[in-house]
Amino acid sequence: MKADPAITVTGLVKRYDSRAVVDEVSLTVEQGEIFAIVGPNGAGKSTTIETIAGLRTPDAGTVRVFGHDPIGDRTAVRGLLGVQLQESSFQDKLTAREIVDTYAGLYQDPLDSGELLDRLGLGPSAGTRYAKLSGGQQQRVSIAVALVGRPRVVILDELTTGLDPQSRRETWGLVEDLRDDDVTVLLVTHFMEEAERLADHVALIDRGRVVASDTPAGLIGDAGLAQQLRFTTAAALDEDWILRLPEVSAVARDRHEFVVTGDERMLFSVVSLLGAHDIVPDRLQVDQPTLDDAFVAITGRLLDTDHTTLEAAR
Ligand SMILES: Nc1ncnc2c1ncn2[C@@H]1O[C@H](COP(=O)(O)OP(=O)(O)OP(=O)(O)O)[C@@H](O)[C@H]1O
Repeated sequence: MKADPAITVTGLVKRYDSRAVVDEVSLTVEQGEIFAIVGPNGAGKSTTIETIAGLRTPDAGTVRVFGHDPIGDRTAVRGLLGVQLQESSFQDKLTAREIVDTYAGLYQDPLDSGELLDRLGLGPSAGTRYAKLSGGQQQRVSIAVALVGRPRVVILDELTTGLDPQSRRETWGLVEDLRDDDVTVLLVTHFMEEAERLADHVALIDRGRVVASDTPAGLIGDAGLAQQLRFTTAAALDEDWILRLPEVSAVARDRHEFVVTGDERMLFSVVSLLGAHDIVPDRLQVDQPTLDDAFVAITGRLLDTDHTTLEAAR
């Protein structure tokens, strides 16, 4: 039997000055998955997760965290949910260890702060004041704070914004470790690469609404984007042979370089064709569409349908 979802959001509406910044959002985050919410600036991502965390009151709709209402059942939800909010800031003069200890004091059975800091690679910096930590270390302190209460679900908002590529990759490793420990992760990001790499499920939010929701592969597949295959060969090869393949929609040629566009079955048929003519291509490369491409395609389609602007998606 399938486990109950970790988080369900149904018809959530949040208004500011009568403007709905979250407009009938529904989401289901299954236990043990990494669920990413992506979308342009101002789309309503932070408002959605802050409402899930019980920090904002919905104007309509329901939010449940393991069946509990974050506002009506605050104590139960606090024990189940860890939250790292965008631009968390802590007292500059406190050390990493003191900050985590302070939050540990809020829980009945917290993790050992020293062990947690060690696990997050902060052992050597445990005695360093927050203000003296690097950006990546400060982010890890905020993760430690989110994890110290042994949450079953953790919300991470723009976790890797401002980190250098190496710290970002290390942080991705930490998020994957959480999933390996059966912690459900709801993350907000505007890095498509991050969502594609980490998430089991992605919801794309735009102007307060969920406009697409699926696995990264499902979103890319549904966007109907073509693949490209590039190769070079000095052999006698007529591009019409390739163009006749039903999987191929276009062939561009620049002397010895061929760029073939087609659907996902194109690679096999083109390579088979080359093999049948005893042609071994040089520098064969497949360009797969990415989640970023899918995002642009999906939001572009929305643009086509209602003629409104979507600056951040461009
Ligand atoms: N307390 C508030 N009062 C009035 N408007 C607000 C408030 N908080 C957020 N908003 C507005 O609601 C909209 C959604 O904001 P939100 O922070 O949820 O978006 P976001 O998708 O998280 O954006 P970003 O990626 O820039 O953080 C924005 O237009 C924002 O200006």
